[in-house]
Amino acid sequence: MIRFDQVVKKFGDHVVLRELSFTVRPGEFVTLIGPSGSGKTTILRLLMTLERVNGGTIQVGEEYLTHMERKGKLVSADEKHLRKVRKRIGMVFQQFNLFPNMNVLRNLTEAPIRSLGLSRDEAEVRAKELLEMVGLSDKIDAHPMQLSGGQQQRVAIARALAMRPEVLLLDEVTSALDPELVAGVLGVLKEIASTTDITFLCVTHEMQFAQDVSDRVMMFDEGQVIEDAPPDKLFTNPDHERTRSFLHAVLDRA
Ligand SMILES: Nc1ncnc2c1ncn2[C@@H]1O[C@H](COP(=O)(O)OP(=O)(O)OP(=O)(O)O)[C@@H](O)[C@H]1O
Repeated sequence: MIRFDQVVKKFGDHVVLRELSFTVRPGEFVTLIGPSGSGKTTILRLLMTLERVNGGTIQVGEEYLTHMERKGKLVSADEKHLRKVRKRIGMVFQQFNLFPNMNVLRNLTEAPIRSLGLSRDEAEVRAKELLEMVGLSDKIDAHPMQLSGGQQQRVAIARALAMRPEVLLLDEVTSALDPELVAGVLGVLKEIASTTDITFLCVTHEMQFAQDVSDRVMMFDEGQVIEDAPPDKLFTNPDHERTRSFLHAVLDRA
């Protein structure tokens, strides 16, 4: 569903991704772990087309995100092509980024009406189903400011799902939350991962969550995936010393 092939990303002289290659299969939940500043968010930003590659290709499903076919040749993607592929991908951020001046219902219906062309009635039916799924049916008329961080993040998850993404990117979705609110958000994500066929690519420092929900965990360092294994293997018996020392450091901090 997602394929990075020899992707290079630089900021000035700083090479963040060094010919990075990996794949995520349809319906898989894959978690990226690795040291701060190693480029995990950059991978998600490339998929969101917030950044452009300096080399290599990215595919989402059967389509290239970075390129498009013209007269049998691959050429750089134009804005229209990027927008089309980008619609298949949703993202939930650390900061919930809800529209502050809209109530919860409108936060969920605005984009489906504008971008997917749904009628208001259709969008509202879908929004209500999603609010039930994230346990917030009673907050439909609330404004974001009236909700806890955990509730806002659950609205943000429902809002991403309202766009019917095939791929959902999660970037440190619990980092801005008080500890007692983390479990509720992670529980909702676990439920969605197990009941939908959405493909997930997740960046998190919540190792227990990564272990519970992931099909695979990729340890990322210095622009490369250095280890890629099911969570039981990676967390208990990693092959690489670098993975081992990273996990020790993270678990000592917890
Ligand atoms: N727009 C930018 N301009 C210049 N440098 C950038 C830009 N975005 C990211 N970087 C640099 O790229 C590197 C990778 O950043 P990135 O945010 O992807 O790391 P990360 O692994 O997600 O880190 P963290 O776990 O702390 O969020 C960092 O050194 C960062 O300073």
